[in-house]
Amino acid sequence: MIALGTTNPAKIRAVQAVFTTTEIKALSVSSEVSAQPFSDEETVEGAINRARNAKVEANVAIGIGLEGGVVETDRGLLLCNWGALLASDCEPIVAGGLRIPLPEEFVAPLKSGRELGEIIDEYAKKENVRQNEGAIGILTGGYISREQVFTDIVKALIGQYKQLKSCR
Ligand SMILES: O=P(O)(O)OP(=O)(O)OP(=O)(O)OC[C@H]1O[C@@H](n2cnc3c(O)ncnc32)[C@H](O)[C@@H]1O
Ligand SMILES: [Mg+2]
Repeated sequence: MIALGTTNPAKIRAVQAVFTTTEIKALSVSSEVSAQPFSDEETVEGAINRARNAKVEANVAIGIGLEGGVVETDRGLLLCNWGALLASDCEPIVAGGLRIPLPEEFVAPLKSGRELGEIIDEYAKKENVRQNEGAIGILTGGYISREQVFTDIVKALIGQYKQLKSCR
């Protein structure tokens, strides 16, 4: 069994797509960062904290954390996604997903403290985009979904883990 630090269905589906024969215990845990992370560093830290908190709470050998955020760049604000895998006695393994620019009109509400999940729902005139196609699904017209982004991240996590000869 592996532990996953979220109950978001889009993230659960991504892990199920990779761990097809493993039981996944999905737990709502703290990311210990802002609800809306605002840098790669804060987002990856949220993913690592979720992985650790889920692993400890479920008392299993492997915990996974997946976290979305935004990052300020010279090309404007980008959507970012990070994942972390924590295995006993190993350093955290991390992987980042593809990133795309967010519309200019998202910058002010995000900077005033609103979460991307709310902003994208208003933009798309939909509910719960964050648990379905995600902002990436809306902004790419359905070419790629939040689940697919996290599926690639989870593959990169387990792939790196399996390359390890040993930990510590
Ligand atoms: O239940 P959890 O696991 O917390 O799932 P979440 O949808 O809140 O996702 P995150 O906490 O990882 O993301 C941080 C914030 O960024 C938003 N966000 C990130 N990526 C998104 C996406 O692709 N679509 C919609 N919202 C997204 C999300 O709604 C949160 O407000
Ligand atoms: Mg959240």
